[in-house]
Amino acid sequence: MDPTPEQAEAVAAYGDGIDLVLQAGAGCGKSSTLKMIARSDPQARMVYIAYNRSIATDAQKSFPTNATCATAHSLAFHAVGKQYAGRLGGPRQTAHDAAQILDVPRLCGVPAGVPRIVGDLGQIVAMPSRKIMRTALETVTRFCYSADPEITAAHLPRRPNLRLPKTLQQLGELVLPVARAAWTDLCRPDGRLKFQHDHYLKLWALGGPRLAADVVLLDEAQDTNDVLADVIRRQEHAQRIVVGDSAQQIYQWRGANDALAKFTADGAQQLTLSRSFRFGPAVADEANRWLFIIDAPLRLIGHDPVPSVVGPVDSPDAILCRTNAGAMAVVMDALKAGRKAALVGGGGDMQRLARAAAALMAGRETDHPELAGFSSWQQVRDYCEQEPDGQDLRVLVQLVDAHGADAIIATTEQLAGEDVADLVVSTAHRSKGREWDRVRVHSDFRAPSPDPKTGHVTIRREEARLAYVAVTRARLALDAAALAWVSTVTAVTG
Ligand SMILES: Nc1ncnc2c1ncn2[C@@H]1O[C@H](COP(=O)(O)OP(=O)(O)OP(=O)(O)O)[C@@H](O)[C@H]1O
Repeated sequence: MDPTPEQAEAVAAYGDGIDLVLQAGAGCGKSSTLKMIARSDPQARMVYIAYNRSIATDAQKSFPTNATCATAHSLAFHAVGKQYAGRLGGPRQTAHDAAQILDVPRLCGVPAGVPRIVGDLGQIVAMPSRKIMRTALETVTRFCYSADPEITAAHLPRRPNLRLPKTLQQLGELVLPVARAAWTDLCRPDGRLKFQHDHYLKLWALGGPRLAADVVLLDEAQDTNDVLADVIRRQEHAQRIVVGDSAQQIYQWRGANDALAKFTADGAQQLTLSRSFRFGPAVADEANRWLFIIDAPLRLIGHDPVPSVVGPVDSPDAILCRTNAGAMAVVMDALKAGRKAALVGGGGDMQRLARAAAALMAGRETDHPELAGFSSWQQVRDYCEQEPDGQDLRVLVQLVDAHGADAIIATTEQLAGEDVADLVVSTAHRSKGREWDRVRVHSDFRAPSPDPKTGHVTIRREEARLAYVAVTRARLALDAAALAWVSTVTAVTG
């Protein structure tokens, strides 16, 4: 394969020995380029850090032997995590079990009765031990994703109805002592709480590891947790090549950050790969409308030999949705029409949400992160009506109110595997890194409303990036009618 001029430039820049940031558009041959770099210098010891295990395993087969391909977790496991191997893979532990192990009422200083806090909208939200424990464990996870040395209020999760400073203050008083006690337990090889892979990753990072490599390649760097970005930043003995597509950053809400931007700010040289081998010019044009909106440093050039079309797609291979609830509604319609539908990532997320909704409807508390900020289903409904940021929850409320939680749970049990499905349904988030021949974007990518005073149509940057991810999953045919409102957008925030 002859390198494109951009790929040749990247290999040459590597040869100059400087840190590089490679902005690679969707399907633009970034893996091929990294292999070209690795082959160009067989004496250099390289570590390629992949986003997940299957990518690392595939890469190890196709990269030259001077490159070790691994996930950050596998590097951390070999260095630190194996001491905790006995604690990994133990039996399931509910938040209730964990709360008993730590004696949550004692830690919170509320030994009798159920503590209550006042939610963002002034509603009283009960905080039983199980809910406090689950929130504390999420706090620990967010701490593990950060580059911070200790747990603070900054690591409290931001959840619907539990976002405002005055709410977080009350939440922190209950949750932070428990989160700190949980972390103390997790640091001990003989602790009792359920030990997870992110815990040894953090312990590894806190130890200041030095990677035995001349070159460190970080992939999918647009969504890197600070814990890993900081480890890579500290590998000053190595040449660092950070690769990804800033326009595909979609996990900021989960605490990930764009390491490409960080390394560019630190002075690394930025190069781009803009020729997409995945799709032809018609899809590239559609993608470029979003790249323009978010002011990205690159515009895609479609691959002429791929005859992509943009227009109505009657029988798509994949339907990509904005929300879990939107994806569920599509699956329900498909099953009713007698089709075999698969849901990328399975039905677990939706099943848990539906069970949490059913609990609230039955007057019980739930510790599900999305709904833990409420003590009744009516509170959720009120929140969606009053809170402009409640749009994702609104789709869930509509789905549950229209079909009932039981029907949703039953549907998740009828899902087909992707290998036998005649339709794949995915959220745009879960479609990351995937591609299909014929793709339709679902109508739950809603048009933002114009500002009544200025007439400006403003979209959040992360929403625009998600739309970009969705349209760039298509190879041959793209139905993006649900995003026709792109031409009305006049401003971007965030
Ligand atoms: N210079 C080239 N000439 C011809 N084909 C190329 C070239 N570079 C990459 N390709 C082809 O483009 C396709 C995508 O390449 P690759 O898998 O490297 O892309 P990627 O950017 O890593 O993909 P993704 O967007 O899924 O992360 C592959 O089929 C690869 O063989």
